[in-house]
Amino acid sequence: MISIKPVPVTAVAGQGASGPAQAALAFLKPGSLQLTALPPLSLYVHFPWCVRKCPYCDFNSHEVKDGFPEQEYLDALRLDLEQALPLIWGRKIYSIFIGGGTPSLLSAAGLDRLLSDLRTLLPLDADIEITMEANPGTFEADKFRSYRDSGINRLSIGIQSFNSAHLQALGRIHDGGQAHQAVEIAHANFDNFNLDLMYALPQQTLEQARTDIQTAIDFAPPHLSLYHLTLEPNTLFAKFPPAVPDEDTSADMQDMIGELTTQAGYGNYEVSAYAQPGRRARHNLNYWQFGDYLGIGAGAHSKLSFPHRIVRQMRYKHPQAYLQHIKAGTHIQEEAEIGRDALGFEFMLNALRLTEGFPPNLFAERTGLALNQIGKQLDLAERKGMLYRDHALIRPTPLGRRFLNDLQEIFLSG
Ligand SMILES: C[S@@+](CC[C@H](N)C(=O)[O-])C[C@H]1O[C@@H](n2cnc3c(N)ncnc32)[C@H](O)[C@@H]1O
Ligand SMILES: C[S@@+](CC[C@H](N)C(=O)[O-])C[C@H]1O[C@@H](n2cnc3c(N)ncnc32)[C@H](O)[C@@H]1O
Ligand code: SF4
Repeated sequence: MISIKPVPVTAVAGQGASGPAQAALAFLKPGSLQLTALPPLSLYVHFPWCVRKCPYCDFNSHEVKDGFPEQEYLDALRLDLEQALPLIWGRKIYSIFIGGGTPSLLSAAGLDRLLSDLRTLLPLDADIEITMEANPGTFEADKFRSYRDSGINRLSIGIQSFNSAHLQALGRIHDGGQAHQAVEIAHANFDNFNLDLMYALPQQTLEQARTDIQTAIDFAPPHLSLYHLTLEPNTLFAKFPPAVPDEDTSADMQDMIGELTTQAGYGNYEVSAYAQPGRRARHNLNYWQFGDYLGIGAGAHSKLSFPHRIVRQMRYKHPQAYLQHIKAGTHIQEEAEIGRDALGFEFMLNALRLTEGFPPNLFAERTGLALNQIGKQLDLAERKGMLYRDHALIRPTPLGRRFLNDLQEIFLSG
């Protein structure tokens, strides 16, 4: 935990009368909240290109087509970070996540440059976790080794499935053999890595899902993210829905996942996250515990706390728009303070995803509000049997976890 120290205003002002420096000064003015300490601060770096757009994916990713402007984008990221520095002055970076899109399309030299820019500009925590997402089919063993040598210490591989027919139905560029190979290379080079898999895939049977999950477990990855495939609006799958397993089958898949992961010693610490002891994802945990994050790159989101307010930002999503705006310093498309009414809900939306819940004092620490601000909703959730609460913790009950959306909705009416 970082306690609030007076921000060196002269240093901020010394940045010149640029937008971000002025914003930093404005954010420091008295406001309606009183935070006693600032939360851990993570950095997210977005890479917005993929070889091909997957038909189920609603993340900010764009087909590369004729390649992507690597140097221009790396220049933009550096400029973006330099301009954001006044907002995070004096704070150490607790974790870094390089996500996408497909950041493993970056050349080894490009990634090395990015990491050395980050190290030059930011004070990093001694135990920092630096994750990078990688897609099977976009890397070779050599590139992996150089990512590690550049400072990446956690790899998150988008396996999705080991079954070639399902991978094809998902529009992926890799097959089952490449999925196996990717995990083997990761295993040989990284002590810490995560596998992303999805289940309830088009035409998938319970047995096929079991084989996929068991295959993943057999590699003994320190961390697994197992996502139920969702048909997101604005995707090809929403327009032309594939035949996916019915609700009963996907509930059976969920139960099977619970059994296999428990037997193998994984803790299901968040809805979709499973970790071996001591291997929870620092970066994601910080999001769920309503920590701070600065997001740089196209479409990246930030949530930043100041002594009297909490602010969200979003950068322009389309890579071209982002690149055009960055030089003028107008790359932030949306910026807003989170109002007192929304804060309680936003905290609970994240924290209720955690199986073990949270200590009651974390609410006040992260939102600057008293817990009785959401007292009525806590009572209602408890009466409905969806929430457990004692002096040491607040957590969802098994019923609350099963109907998480309904539980979260209770806190919407603040
Ligand atoms: C934004 S992707 C980036 C990782 C990488 N590009 C990849 O796809 O391999 C992060 C993860 O989100 C999950 N994901 C994406 N779309 C999803 C959807 N519609 N339903 C469930 N999970 C999804 C996938 O498991 C994916 O690995
Ligand atoms: C769905 S999660 C998958 C994480 C992975 N399962 C793990 O444990 O490392 C990661 C994705 O969320 C999105 N994401 C995360 N943080 C973000 C931020 N601050 N701004 C924009 N997108 C973000 C990115 O698309 C990223 O690829
Ligand atoms: S590779 Fe990953 S980020 Fe890219 S379109 Fe597919 S799921 Fe989305």
